[in-house]
Amino acid sequence: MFIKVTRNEAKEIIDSLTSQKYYETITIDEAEGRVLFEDMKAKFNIPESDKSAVDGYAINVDNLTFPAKLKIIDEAPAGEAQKELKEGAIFIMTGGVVPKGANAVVRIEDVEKDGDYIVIKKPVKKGDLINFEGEEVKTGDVVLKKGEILDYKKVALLANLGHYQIKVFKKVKIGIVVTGSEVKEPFEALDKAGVKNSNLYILKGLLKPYADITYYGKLPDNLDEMIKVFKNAIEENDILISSGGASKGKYDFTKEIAKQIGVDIKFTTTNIRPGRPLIFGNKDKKLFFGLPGYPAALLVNAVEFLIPYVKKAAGIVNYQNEYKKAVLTTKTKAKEGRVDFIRGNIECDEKVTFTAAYTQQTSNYLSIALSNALAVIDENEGTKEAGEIVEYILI
Ligand SMILES: Nc1nc2c(c(=O)[nH]1)N[C@H]1C(S)=C(S)[C@@H](COP(=O)(O)OP(=O)(O)OC[C@H]3O[C@@H](n4cnc5c(N)ncnc54)[C@H](O)[C@@H]3O)O[C@H]1N2
Ligand code: MOO
Repeated sequence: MFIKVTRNEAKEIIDSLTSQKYYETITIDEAEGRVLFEDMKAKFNIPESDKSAVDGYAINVDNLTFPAKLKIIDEAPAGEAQKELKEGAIFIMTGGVVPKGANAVVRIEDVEKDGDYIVIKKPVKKGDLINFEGEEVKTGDVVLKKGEILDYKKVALLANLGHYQIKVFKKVKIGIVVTGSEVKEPFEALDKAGVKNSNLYILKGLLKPYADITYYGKLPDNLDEMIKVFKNAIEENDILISSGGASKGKYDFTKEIAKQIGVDIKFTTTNIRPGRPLIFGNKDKKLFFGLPGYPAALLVNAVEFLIPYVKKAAGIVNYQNEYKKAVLTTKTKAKEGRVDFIRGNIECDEKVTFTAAYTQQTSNYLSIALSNALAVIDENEGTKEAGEIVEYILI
C-alpha cells in the first residue's frame, strides 16, 4: 500500500495531527532555549522609580538662574530609599532614586566644587538626566508572548521584570531509531559494504533545540527485533523517528513495522526530491516519521516535514519554515510535478544570490553538507534560468 501526497498535503496532514505539550514550572536559571507557556507581564514599572542617569547632583531648577551656587545637603547612593530635597543639591549616584523635590540632575564634571557648594554655570533644564519611573515598561505591560523562545536576552528581561519561576512548555520527547544492516557507528570498524551513521547526527543537531532525544541505537534488518524496539520507543516518546528502510527494497521494513506497532499510516511518499519516501502516521497523539536512509534525503525531509511540527509541539508560535527570496546565479534544473529542494549556497552581497551545488545526486552527502541553503522550486515552476528568483531556506 503506497499513499502518495503532495508537499502541501503532507504538511496539512502533519499539522492537523500535531498537538502541543503541556507546561512545567521552572526557574529562569533553566529557561534559556525554552518556550513560554503564557504571556509575561511586567510586575512593576521600569525604572521602578525616577532614577539618576549619571553620577551628579540632584537639584530643583524651578526659579533657579544660572550660574547657580547650591549647598550640598545630603547624598543619595543607588539602592537607598528616596531622600527629600528642600534646598540646595543632593549628591546622587548613577541609579540613585531622585529625591522628592528634585527635578533635574547635573553631571559631576559639569559643576565646579567649592567646599560644601557647587557652582553650575550652564543652564540645566527640568527633567535633565533623569530616567523616569515606568518610561521603559509599565506594570502589567505584556513584554513577552506565549510561544516565544527564550534566548539569553529574553531570560535577562524576565529577571529584569521580576520573574523567577515561569511556566514553559514541556520539552517534546523524541525517540530515534536508525535502521539498516549496512549502517556502522562512527567508532565501529569500517567495511566495504557498510556506511557510517551520519543520519543520527543530522537529526540530533536539528532536534536538539526543541526536544529531549533518546537514541535507541542502530538496528539490523530483522523484523521481529525491530518491532520490539519500535514498539517500546513509541510508547516512551511523543514522536518516533526512524532512519532508513522507507522505500521499496526487500529489507525496507519501516512501513510494515509502523503498521505492526499500531501507527495509522497517513502517507508513504511525497512529491519532493530528494527524499520521496516518507512514511508518516500517528498513534493517537503520538507521531511517527519514517525518514529515508540517504542522508541528503533524510535532511531535506527533516527540514521540511519534521522540524516545523516539532516546533509546533514544543509550543512555538511561528513554527512554519520561512522561505526567503534570492536570485539564481546559474540555470537550475527542476521537474514540473515535483518539488525540488536544490542544495547550494546563499551569498549576501549587494543582492542575495543562490548558487546550486555541483551535484544534486541524492547519494552525495558532501554536496549538501557543504551547502548553506536549500532552494525550493515548486511543482508548477520547472527549470529556472540564471537571474530568476527562487525561494530558499538556510540549513
Ligand atoms: N526501486 C526503488 N528503489 C528506490 C526508490 C524507489 O522508489 N524504488 N526510492 C529511492 C529513494 S527516492 C530513496 S531516497 C532511497 C531511500 O530509501 P530507504 O529509506 O529505503 O533507504 P535505505 O535503503 O535504508 O538507505 C539508502 C542508503 O542510504 C545510506 N544510509 C542509510 N542509513 C544511513 C545512516 N544512518 N547514515 C548514513 N547513511 C545511511 C546508505 O548508503 C543506504 O544504502 O531509496 C531509493 N530506492
Ligand atoms: O528522492 Mo530520492 O531522495 O531520489 O533519492
